[in-house]
Amino acid sequence: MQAIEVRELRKEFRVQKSRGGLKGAFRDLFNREYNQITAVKDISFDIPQGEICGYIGENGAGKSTTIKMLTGILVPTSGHLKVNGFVPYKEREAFVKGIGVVFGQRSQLWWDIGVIESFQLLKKVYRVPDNDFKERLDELSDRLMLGELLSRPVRKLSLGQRMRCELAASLLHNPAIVFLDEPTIGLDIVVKTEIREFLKSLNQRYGTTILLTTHDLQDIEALCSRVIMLDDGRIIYDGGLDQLKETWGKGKEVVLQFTQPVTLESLQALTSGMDVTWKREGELEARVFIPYRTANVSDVLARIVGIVKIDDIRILETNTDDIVREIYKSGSAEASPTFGEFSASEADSPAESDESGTSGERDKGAVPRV
Ligand SMILES: Nc1ncnc2c1ncn2[C@@H]1O[C@H](COP(=O)(O)OP(=O)(O)OP(=O)(O)O)[C@@H](O)[C@H]1O
Repeated sequence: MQAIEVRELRKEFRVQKSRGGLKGAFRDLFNREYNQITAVKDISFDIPQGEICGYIGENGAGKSTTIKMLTGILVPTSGHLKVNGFVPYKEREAFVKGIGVVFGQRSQLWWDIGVIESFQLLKKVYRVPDNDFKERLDELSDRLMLGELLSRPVRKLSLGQRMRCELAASLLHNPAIVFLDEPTIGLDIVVKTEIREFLKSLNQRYGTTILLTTHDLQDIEALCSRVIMLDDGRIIYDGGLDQLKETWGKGKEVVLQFTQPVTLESLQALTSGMDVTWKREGELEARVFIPYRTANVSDVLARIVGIVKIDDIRILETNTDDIVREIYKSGSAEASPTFGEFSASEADSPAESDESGTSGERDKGAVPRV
């Protein structure tokens, strides 16, 4: 069974138009006009049990709307979805026992009471047996270092401390699937790292499925084997992080430090026939740009090592931020991307106009599931 199954999922919102000025406001009272916003446009994907999947996209791409449908908060306009075997908005009570949710920007804890009291309330909501609760709480307190935070009211916690408590709260009932919407937002690097380590071990120990939305690409690098990328309500990429880098990244750069001066010509001669570009960085240093797909680092090094004496090597990879920027650019542009698996015909499928009148969007069939 898939942990999450989504087919042709769509969500439209009707938003009242407001005409400016007093006269406009008066007219609005009697003759309301509405705009339709399609936040999620017929998306489909499956997430198998035990996967950590990153769900990313620019502001307004439709990530939170998807998570809200997957957690039963919003009812889809059309399409099908199953999470943990349930239709989330129909079978609420049974459904929520199997999922955990953290919205980084909103708290599920009661502001004025001690953290432990919030946990006790959640125990009742989820009907967690006493023994299970104690065991779980001990484990979570230990791994998230909650200790004396448990007795403090939530309003007295720092953001990082609160987030550790939020995570514990979402896991007290041992859910099989966890939805995390920006769990590291606003946190410092130390707390971010702690939270990433915790999520990784949670997934490894219990096989917990995690769907994670984030703007922090380090979260994705640290945790996710797969990335689903949204642009304007449509999926523009669904595949592995490595393939994402390979398909959209430009390549790798290797910085070489030599023990004695080497000429650019000799380096070029050593790698002749390879589609690589050399640049001198000083007498004893040079860098070589190796595009993905045309050559790989070990082949290039094999030609050099042994002939030229090397003191140090550094390999620089295309930053994921740059890759994502590239994809967004092509995802919203009319021009077809000509990268990797994306064939021109797929990427240039006829634009489907939506209700909000936007045109020129990529057809949903053009998702490169690498
Ligand atoms: N309740 C609502 N009523 C009307 N429009 C909405 C509603 N919720 C979301 N939208 C619109 O739907 C689109 C998608 O919003 P959504 O919050 O899902 O994006 P997001 O990818 O989560 O963005 P962010 O990264 O900023 O959180 C946006 O245009 C937003 O304005």
